[in-house]
Amino acid sequence: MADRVRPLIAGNWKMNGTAAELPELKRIADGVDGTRSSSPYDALICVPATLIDRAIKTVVGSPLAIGGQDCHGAESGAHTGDVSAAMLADAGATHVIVGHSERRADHGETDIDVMDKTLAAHAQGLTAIVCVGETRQEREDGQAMDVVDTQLAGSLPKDAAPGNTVVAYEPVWAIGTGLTPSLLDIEAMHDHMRQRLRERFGPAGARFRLLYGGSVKPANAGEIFGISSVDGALVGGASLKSDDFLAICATVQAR
Ligand SMILES: O=C[C@H](O)COP(=O)(O)O
Repeated sequence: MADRVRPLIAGNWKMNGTAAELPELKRIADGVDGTRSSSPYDALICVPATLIDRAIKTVVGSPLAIGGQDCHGAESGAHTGDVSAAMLADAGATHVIVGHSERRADHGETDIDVMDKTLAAHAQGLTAIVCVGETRQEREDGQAMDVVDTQLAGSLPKDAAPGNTVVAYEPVWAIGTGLTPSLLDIEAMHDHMRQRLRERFGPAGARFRLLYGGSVKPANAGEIFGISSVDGALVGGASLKSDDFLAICATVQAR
């Protein structure tokens, strides 16, 4: 335990959440353990951009951090409908997810785009949660590690460091499906990513938080967090329900 990286349990509400869900967020904030300095893990919920300001006010005084789900790579300009990292920071966010597979698929985002977004996040003092992961076909073709290598190399900028960047491994086929890789497959991928980070960033590579995401639930969180190279989770559906999210957090405490 002592040499493990401090865990981060991050929720991603995706395109869900209006003012009606703020009481649920409050329940999460009230249930997250301790203070930032005494809790054995960090907790974060990434809400829709429209909710960030109200979410910050809702969780004030709790150790729960609030993040965004995407940012543009540019600082400002003619990008209708987009949100800049500066806007997220101004609203009070401390983190932002970049390169989620739903963004890569729905908006054609490339590794270069993800790197630009990561740099934009860093420039505003935000921690970027950079998502990588293979499709089912790529896994069946034995390409999973090569795909993740390419995404990591192409999405992480030179200035990435454990203090400003988190990596989330999310196999696309495990997201929202109830399917998960075997524990051995998760461990193999996380060990592989750790090795790649060490090769590129030296000793600092050992300290990046590596999250697993894809159908994490209270029922499987304990065994996933039992893998020594898993430093937390990026939780989608189960982060919408305070009972489920808090039950997942509780399994980290118990590990
Ligand atoms: O960002 C979260 C992931 O896409 C996982 O979503 P999920 O827990 O609903 O499978």
